[in-house]
Amino acid sequence: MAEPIIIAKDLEVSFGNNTVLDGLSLSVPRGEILGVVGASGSGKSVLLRTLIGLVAKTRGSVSVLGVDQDSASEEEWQAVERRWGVLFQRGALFSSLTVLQNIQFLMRETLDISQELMDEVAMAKLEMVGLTPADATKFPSELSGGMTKRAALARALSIDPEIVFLDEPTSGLDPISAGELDELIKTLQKTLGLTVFMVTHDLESLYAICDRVAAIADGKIVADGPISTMLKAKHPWVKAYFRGQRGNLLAAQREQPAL
Ligand SMILES: Nc1ncnc2c1ncn2[C@@H]1O[C@H](COP(=O)(O)OP(=O)(O)OP(=O)(O)O)[C@@H](O)[C@H]1O
Repeated sequence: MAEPIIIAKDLEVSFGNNTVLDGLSLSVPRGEILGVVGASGSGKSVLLRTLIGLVAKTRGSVSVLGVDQDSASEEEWQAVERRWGVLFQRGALFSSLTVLQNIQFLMRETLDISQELMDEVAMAKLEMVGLTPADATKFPSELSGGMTKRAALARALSIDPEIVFLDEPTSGLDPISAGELDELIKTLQKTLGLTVFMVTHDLESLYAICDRVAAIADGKIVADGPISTMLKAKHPWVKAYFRGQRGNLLAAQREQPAL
């Protein structure tokens, strides 16, 4: 098994009296696509934000790419931050910048390269996510939902990360666009060797591209494994999610491919 590059141990995160994560432990090996599921408000986004240091934990430890959040110096943490990309659930793009400028935002901050080279690299990222050169000069308000997600993904990939953290990448997309985005994420994982930490509600995505799924309930991981493990899980929420009407339909489709 590949080395774990995201390790969370005994995490607790509280907001006042609201304890959202309560002794959560999880590790993600290099090259894996992990899908994180859970009921609305169960703490999926909080977990993502805690792993990347945007939310303070009240207990436990986080290590990413071998760097421990608590013992790392500011420089060490900044250096490790440059090795991941993030696609946030909301507010994915800066509205006053064009698509190309959005993609270049982090590059400008972290890479010491000429504008010409930056344009070239950003155009390559744009193409990688299936956008056209004509989209480069558009503003976020001129993009469809699917195009916005793709542009945000291009921005997350702008500085060649080893890990991408994706918060509901397919939410708000029609099933065809969602399927295309899933394929894109899978292709990027295969070709770039990316490790993908993906928060999702999308059962289709879990079936289509995730190597492993982790389910959060009661502040902890209550089931963890490939889809086959989730289908047998005993936890009531996990059972209802994977063995509800829609879950059963998908499970049946996968077991019996259409002729
Ligand atoms: N900055 C914050 N301050 C206070 N409470 C917060 C903050 N961020 C999140 N929470 C609370 O933490 C809980 C978990 O929120 P989170 O966004 O992680 O849920 P989620 O599982 O991602 O839900 P959804 O599927 O609806 O996006 C919620 O009760 C939310 O109100």
